[in-house]
Amino acid sequence: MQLFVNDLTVMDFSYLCPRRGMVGESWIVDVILDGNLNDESMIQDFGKVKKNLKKLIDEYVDHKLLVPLDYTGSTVTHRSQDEQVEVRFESDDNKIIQLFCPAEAYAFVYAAEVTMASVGNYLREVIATHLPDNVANIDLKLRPEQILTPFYHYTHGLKKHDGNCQRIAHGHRSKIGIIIDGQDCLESQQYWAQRWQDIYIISTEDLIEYSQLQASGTVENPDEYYCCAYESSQGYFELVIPRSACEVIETDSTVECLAQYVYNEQKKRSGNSSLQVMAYEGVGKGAIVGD
Ligand SMILES: Nc1nc2c(c(=O)[nH]1)N=C([C@H](O)[C@H](O)COP(=O)(O)OP(=O)(O)OP(=O)(O)O)CN2
Repeated sequence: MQLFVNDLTVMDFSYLCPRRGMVGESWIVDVILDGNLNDESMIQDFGKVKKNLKKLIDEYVDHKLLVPLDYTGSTVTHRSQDEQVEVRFESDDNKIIQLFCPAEAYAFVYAAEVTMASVGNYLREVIATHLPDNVANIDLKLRPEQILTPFYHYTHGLKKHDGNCQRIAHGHRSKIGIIIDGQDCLESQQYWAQRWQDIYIISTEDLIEYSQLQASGTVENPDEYYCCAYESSQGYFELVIPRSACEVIETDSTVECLAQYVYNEQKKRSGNSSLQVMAYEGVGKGAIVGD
């Protein structure tokens, strides 16, 4: 017999891709449990399924950077004196992404690429060891939100957040609504989807000099990279990333600030028309700025 729970949770995370670099993602999780009935005549109480599985998914994937360990361009170095881990990633176009962060900021996937299948396998293996005896198997279906309008993928870190959003490389796949004079403006939505296709959003106050980096790795042309870092409650986070993959903004990158940023920039494009911006952060939530 099988038990299913659709829309169990949304995983918001980022991953390293040989072709796209750092990609922010939001995947919805559906699960199916295979098993026999327990003393309560249930495979497992829905309350427990939802609570336990969400906790494991949060612990192993949500708000982390997923690194494909079997990709030849991935190098991972664990610093012995503390929990800091250095990740160096060389993409197909020979650009480097380098991080130096607490171990809990990453998930290491034994695959050449991070895909729904490889992440599903990774999670299945983790969760399998936590299932009750009457449950023989679990199947996880990961899927993106069905979006019929333009969207972008962004990665960021919120150093002031006291939860896992402080991690410097977690992200989202997000719709963007631009309403001009009361009408959805497809051209403007496409413009933002293109501009922020696979973007890393940096706050100016997090920028540091190349010479200040604590990671041991180097890059050949430092002028082509942004370096950013901060200390927050989970520890020290540092990132080196190609400038071509970044947008630098003056504020934090909460979705409220991003909506305001898009509004201000869009105003320059759309002039005196009335404007409303609906910026999403992943699935089903976001901020609205308008006049
Ligand atoms: N008002 C705001 N609150 C939060 C913001 C924000 O921009 N404005 N941002 C974050 C984080 O960036 C985070 O990535 C949001 O992810 P979310 O999945 O909503 O966070 P949780 O894991 O706490 O929620 P779950 O439903 O448990 O996945 C946080 N807050």
